[in-house]
Amino acid sequence: MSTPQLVVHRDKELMAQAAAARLITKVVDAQASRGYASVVLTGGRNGNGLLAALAAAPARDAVDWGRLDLWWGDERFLPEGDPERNVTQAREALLDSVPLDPKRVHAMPASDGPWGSDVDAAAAAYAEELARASGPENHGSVPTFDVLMLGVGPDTHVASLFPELPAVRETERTVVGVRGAPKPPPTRVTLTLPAIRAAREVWLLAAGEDKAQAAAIGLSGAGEIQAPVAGARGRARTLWLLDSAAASRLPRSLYPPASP
Ligand SMILES: O=C(O)[C@H](O)[C@@H](O)[C@H](O)[C@H](O)COP(=O)(O)O
Repeated sequence: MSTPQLVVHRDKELMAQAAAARLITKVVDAQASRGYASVVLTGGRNGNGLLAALAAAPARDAVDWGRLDLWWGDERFLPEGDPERNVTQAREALLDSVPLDPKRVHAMPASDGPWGSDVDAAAAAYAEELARASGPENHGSVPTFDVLMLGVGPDTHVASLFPELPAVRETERTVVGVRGAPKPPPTRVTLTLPAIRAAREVWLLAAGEDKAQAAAIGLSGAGEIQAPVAGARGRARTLWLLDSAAASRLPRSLYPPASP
């Protein structure tokens, strides 16, 4: 697993804009070399802030939107179209503004979909969708994601993997259902750490004072059960994208400022 690298930006707006520019370049390069790109989106304010910045980015349409596969790291298990669903918020922030191929947008199941309120069946169905999309080089479980983005919770959760709860302990399945999540809504579908660690690059988005303690814990060598963000590592790269407020409790030696 790759050692975390850090980039710290002046404030959350600049962090979102810089991360959006970074994502455009990553996707354009993947599409130039492989013909397509595969990205995992995250919910939350920082994740949606990045998507909104991407929608407004001058270079936005350097991306061939029709050859971009989109997946989610987690989803709130609510009815289709619920404003609290991550996919609903992603559509509002960006997806409805760009010409994606709908067959390549892989939203996680809703609670009024084919599996009804059975969150475990919904999670298993998404795991099968991932397996179908994976190639022989992926050992048949998940496709090779170019970038997997994760917002970081104040308690160090990523996706819907919360400290000490069963989902963060999962070592075999790639997608599981979550009940009793401390962050509402309580029922969710989430990738597990084995699925997250299949990504080439994992980007951790942390902006705001309320993330300073989580960043300090996550980068202090804490264990992944107590601090799930510590287990979110990419095969080739693990990149923390922070603003100064979220980096305020980190040892200064850990990072040079990217923007004064
Ligand atoms: O479904 C969710 O809520 C998210 O996927 C969750 O993991 C989020 O990314 C973090 O809680 C950070 O959220 P903020 O960026 O809003 O702090």
